Amino acid sequence: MSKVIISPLYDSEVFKMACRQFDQAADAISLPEAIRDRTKWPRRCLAVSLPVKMDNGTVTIFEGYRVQHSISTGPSKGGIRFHENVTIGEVAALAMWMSWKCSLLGLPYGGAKGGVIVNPRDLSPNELEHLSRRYMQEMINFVGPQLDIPAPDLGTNEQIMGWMMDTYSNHVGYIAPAVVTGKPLSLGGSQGRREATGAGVAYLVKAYLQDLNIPINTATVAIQGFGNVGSETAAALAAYGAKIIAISDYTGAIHNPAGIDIANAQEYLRYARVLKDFHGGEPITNEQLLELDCTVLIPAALERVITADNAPRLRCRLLAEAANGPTTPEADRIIDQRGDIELIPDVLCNSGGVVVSYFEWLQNLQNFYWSRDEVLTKLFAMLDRAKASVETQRKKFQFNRRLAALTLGIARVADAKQSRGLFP
Ligand SMILES: NC(=O)C1=CN([C@@H]2O[C@H](COP(=O)(O)OP(=O)(O)OC[C@H]3O[C@@H](n4cnc5c(N)ncnc54)[C@H](OP(=O)(O)O)[C@@H]3O)[C@@H](O)[C@H]2O)C=CC1
Ligand SMILES: O=C(O)CCC(=O)C(=O)O
Repeated sequence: MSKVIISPLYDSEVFKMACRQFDQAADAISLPEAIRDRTKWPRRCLAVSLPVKMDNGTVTIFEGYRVQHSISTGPSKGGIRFHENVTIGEVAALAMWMSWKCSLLGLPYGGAKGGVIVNPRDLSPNELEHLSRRYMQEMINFVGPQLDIPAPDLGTNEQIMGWMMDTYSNHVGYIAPAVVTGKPLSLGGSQGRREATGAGVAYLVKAYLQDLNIPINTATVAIQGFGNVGSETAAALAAYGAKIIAISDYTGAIHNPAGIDIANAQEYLRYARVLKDFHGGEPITNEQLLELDCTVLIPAALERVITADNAPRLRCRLLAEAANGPTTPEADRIIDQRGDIELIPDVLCNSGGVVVSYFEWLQNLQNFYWSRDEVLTKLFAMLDRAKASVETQRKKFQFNRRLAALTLGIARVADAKQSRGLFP
């Protein structure tokens, strides 16, 4: 039996949650002890200090991380988060989920994630650029097109990926677009990447509503988080004919049972930057949004928002996890016992982003670019395959949908590790 020494580094609720999910899945497929530990623990992590000269001439030191959870099946892949509550444990949990997600979708990647403790709203554009470039500078020896390929996540965007790609390219001496994905189109970004995560969430919601015999034009939808993922999900679902009755950002939520004009909300956000004071409906809290009577509830912001406390009061038919890790294991148990809510687990639900990142990487390596239609057609085909595999696994073993998705993802990573062998 292998001996595991758990680093206190990772000691956080969200990392414990990812470990509990892993343990349940590993038990369900009787994963042998020795391979279990190798599969579970992050391969390596890097913590860096990032000195940034602020506009007022002072220097602020930010703290950043990159955790590479698995590199057994290919270079590691995953976004970079800029948020004031980032911890290394959270980044490690997110990296672990990336491993299972890439594996479930059959992508030739391991999982990684990065983070910086910062509220990007507090920085000027100049300060944000310096921080982004400094982060990449510190990562130069640890990332690369065949090593680890970052992408956007919460608090980061195309522009930040552009700066990071430029910093890496200047270092190696030639343009290296495949080092990051989610870049601007002019720097080798892929058609469809900006909307990919939301488009994928909406596509899967439509498919699961169809399985439930609920016409999409009768569905009402509440979405927590109106950033890249939340707003693109809302726009795609509205285009399918669903009624979006609530949206939110960190300043609060807006509820309108008659339906919110999503294009209007997106336009409002472009100049106001926050939804507060948007006149598309009545203001409510983020907590109230989660308990609204709706067909589809979509958490698209942070982890651990659906808990043992509010799970008994959810009033949705479908819970689509656009965010990573929005549902705690205690809430999962309650939802299972209730039996009236279908759940699309995060590793499947939000996988559209990394799938199109994979397409972007392929296009960069080949220097041959695809149309938006080609990208979306290929994306939806991959989501169909992943959904079908999850449903087969669920029925075969009588698992809930999270367990089905996680066991598929974990088993493939463990199998690859076993096949590569264990060197002394
Ligand atoms: N970007 C991607 O391609 C992918 C992202 N994800 C996951 O999707 C989720 C959202 O990411 P993304 O859309 O990229 O991030 P963004 O930064 O673009 O948007 C995040 C949204 O969540 C809101 N938010 C932040 N804190 C809170 C809070 N406490 N309560 C309610 N809303 C809050 C933000 O509000 P405000 O703008 O006012 O701060 C913003 O509307 C994350 O869990 C991420 O890991 C998953 C797969 C891919
Ligand atoms: O696009 C990517 O590479 C990763 C996206 C991501 O961070 C995620 O799926 O959580």
